Amino acid sequence: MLTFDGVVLTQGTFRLQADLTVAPGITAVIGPSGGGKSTLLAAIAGFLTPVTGRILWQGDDMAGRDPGARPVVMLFQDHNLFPHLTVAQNVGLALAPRLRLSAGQGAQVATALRDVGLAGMGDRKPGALSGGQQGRAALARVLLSDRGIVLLDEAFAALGPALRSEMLVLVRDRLAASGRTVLVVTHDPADAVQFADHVVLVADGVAHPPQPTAALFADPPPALRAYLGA
Ligand SMILES: Nc1ncnc2c1ncn2[C@@H]1O[C@H](COP(=O)(O)OP(=O)(O)OP(=O)(O)O)[C@@H](O)[C@H]1O
Repeated sequence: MLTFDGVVLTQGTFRLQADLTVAPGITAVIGPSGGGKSTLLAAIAGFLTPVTGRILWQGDDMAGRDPGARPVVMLFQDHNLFPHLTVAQNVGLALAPRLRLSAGQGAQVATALRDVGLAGMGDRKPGALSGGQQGRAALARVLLSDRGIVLLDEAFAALGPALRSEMLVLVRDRLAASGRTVLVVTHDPADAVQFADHVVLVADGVAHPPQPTAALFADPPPALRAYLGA
């Protein structure tokens, strides 16, 4: 379980409060632009230190742990790949940070690339892939990582609807199904309805506790109604 215990986060004059627990599975993070969704993820990843409160993973306070030492893997919309490494090397970083892959690990990389629709493209540099293909290569790396918390901050926004759905199916079947805690920032409520077990609404300075998706959208509270324009 991932728990925010009386957490207050600030960025300049912006202030966000969070008192909530996220269960394994897919949790969508939705809310208005500038509402604090990325701020919430940055705190989990360790890029932002809470002003007060604690962020706990499996009961342990993560305070003081550098981003690289946290059980977290994060995908942004851009800048997920090292440009000087091949696509296969980028994906292989999940298994061997020094890039000395065994034959078995090389095969795992090839399988992950095939799973995201990039079979045979492992020898290319990221610059020779489209934006959507780069996003898929980054997802292949996440599929091979063993970190318990996966943060996707509009990671698939560059993809068209069909490809985005395909990637979210992979996230659901390969990451959530194996018990990982996946937080997905999305601007599309349809993504939340289709893929998320729970939804965290971030609005008006508060990250609200996760609610089951179907129940939340069936009877939206005022802040969600305002966000949806309903
Ligand atoms: N480095 C910073 N210094 C000052 N204020 C910041 C900084 N980074 C973010 N903010 C402010 O914090 C607030 C929350 O930003 P955040 O990026 O978390 O929102 P968001 O919900 O992810 O937005 P979007 O959907 O537009 O990506 C915004 O008002 C933003 O202007």
